Amino acid sequence: RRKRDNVRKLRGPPAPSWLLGHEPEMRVQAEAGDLDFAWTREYGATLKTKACWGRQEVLTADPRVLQHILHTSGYRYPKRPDVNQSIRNLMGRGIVWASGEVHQRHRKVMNPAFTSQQLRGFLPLFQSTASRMTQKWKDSIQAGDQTINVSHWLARSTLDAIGETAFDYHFDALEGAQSELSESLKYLFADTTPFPPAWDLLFKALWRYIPTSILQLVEYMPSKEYRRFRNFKTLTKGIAKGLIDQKAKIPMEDDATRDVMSILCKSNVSEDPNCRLDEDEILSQMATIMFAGHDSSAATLSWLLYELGRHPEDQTRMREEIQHLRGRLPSGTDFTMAHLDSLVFTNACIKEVLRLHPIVSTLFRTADRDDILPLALPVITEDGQTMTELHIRKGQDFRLSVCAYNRLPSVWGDDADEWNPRRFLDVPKEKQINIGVYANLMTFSAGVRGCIGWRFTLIELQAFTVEVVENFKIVFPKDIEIMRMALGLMVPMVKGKMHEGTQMPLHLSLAEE
Ligand code: HEM
Repeated sequence: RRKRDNVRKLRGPPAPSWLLGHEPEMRVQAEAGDLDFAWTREYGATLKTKACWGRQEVLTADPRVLQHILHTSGYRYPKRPDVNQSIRNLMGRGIVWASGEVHQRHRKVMNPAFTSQQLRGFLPLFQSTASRMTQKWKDSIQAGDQTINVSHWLARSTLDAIGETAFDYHFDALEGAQSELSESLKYLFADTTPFPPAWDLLFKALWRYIPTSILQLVEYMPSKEYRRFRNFKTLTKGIAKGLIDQKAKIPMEDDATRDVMSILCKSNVSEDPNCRLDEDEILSQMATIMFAGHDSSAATLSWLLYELGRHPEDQTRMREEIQHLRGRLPSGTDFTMAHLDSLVFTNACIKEVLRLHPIVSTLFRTADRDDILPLALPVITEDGQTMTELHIRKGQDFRLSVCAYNRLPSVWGDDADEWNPRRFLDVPKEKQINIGVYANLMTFSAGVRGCIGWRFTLIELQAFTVEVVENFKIVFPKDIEIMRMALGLMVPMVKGKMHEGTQMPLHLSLAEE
């Protein structure tokens, strides 16, 4: 006989309001993830929270529950309907929005563009972009300005890199070219999503009850967030359309470019309907990649340079490792992928920044059927019992806390809140449940919908990190405090200067001095 749902028995923080639940509190956290950390410490890795209109949610960082929802269950825990509609508002009918069989088709078409072999070919491009960026920094230092807002330059560089690798398109953002698209990306989330008005929270919570055919129309709402999302989507699709038309003039067999869009365009003429994307899907895919593929690497790199600036001993160790490898190569030779992969400490620092600063801090899912979820980390219920299994009903919403899982002491050790790349040099594997696509982290999610771009990012992170650390000593300025803000992605801002937007000012000097 089916057991009753036991979500009610979970402990959790009292909700300040029935109408809005914990939503406002979660959106205005002083720093992204602070509540997740505090609550999982107090109530255990699985707890209940309240959404709008009194709806009960489960917030979890439990590795077995995450594995069950994201991995073992395939498509049985789709994205929350309101979250998915917001994705559609921003990126259209691309892979991040698609679900079930449609998603499977998208993934099948996209996968060939993201194989390691394909991506390794992008390394020289990442290296030359990184080197153009560091030349700008050298010019700035020589001109007497040692404070570099690294996130500004990283955003431009990664935009150039994604433009060329994904579209074969030159934004020339590093050279200071302003494009409507780069401007649109800059202001996509500024001053809207973190502090949405109560009406918008309540309105979005009702989206699950609106049939999709009607819900689609919300994209035309006149308020700021909706307008910005619409503008971004229209711009990117417009650029993609121009490029597709250009490519259509080149006979397929003569088109030797290996960019993502060429691969997608080829799918458009595939005979197999399971491998075909229609034109709107291809255009949406490009909006998706533009969004998912540029800021994420820039934000992660900013956080890495921040941590290296605060931990000079690790920075020196990384530089020595790179210089040691450089010393063994004939001068003027670029590092290959095999060289980059051999930098054990550098790669441990990259894993550590992905662990400590996951730029997507929460994933939202809903159960499409009743289910029983085993807990790896049992919790104490409101009536003092130990709960080892969570019994849920169809429609149960989940907040999957990527940031809290990445800091679970039971997985990462007692210093899980601290920066310590050495943990990746000697990981006690027996303590960990195997989840995620990389290094047992939740940062790239897991399972059928895990990040398709994780290898792309890793190569980009490796190329940029090596270029910067080999060339510069990084010092974190004493007189500022950096905040982790959840603005769509988790980005750095200077405390007291939030109105200036994303920034990470660091003091740089030439490493060889
Ligand atoms: C540090 C860098 C990155 C992080 C932390 C990251 C994280 C994630 C996460 C957490 C998801 C799952 C989202 C969800 O289920 O709602 C995801 C999906 C995705 N990511 Fe990334 N990502 C990164 C870089 C990239 C790059 C560089 C690209 C493209 C070049 C990319 C393309 C995608 C796509 C297309 C999806 C959707 C996959 C699907 O639904 O099948 N990501 N990413």
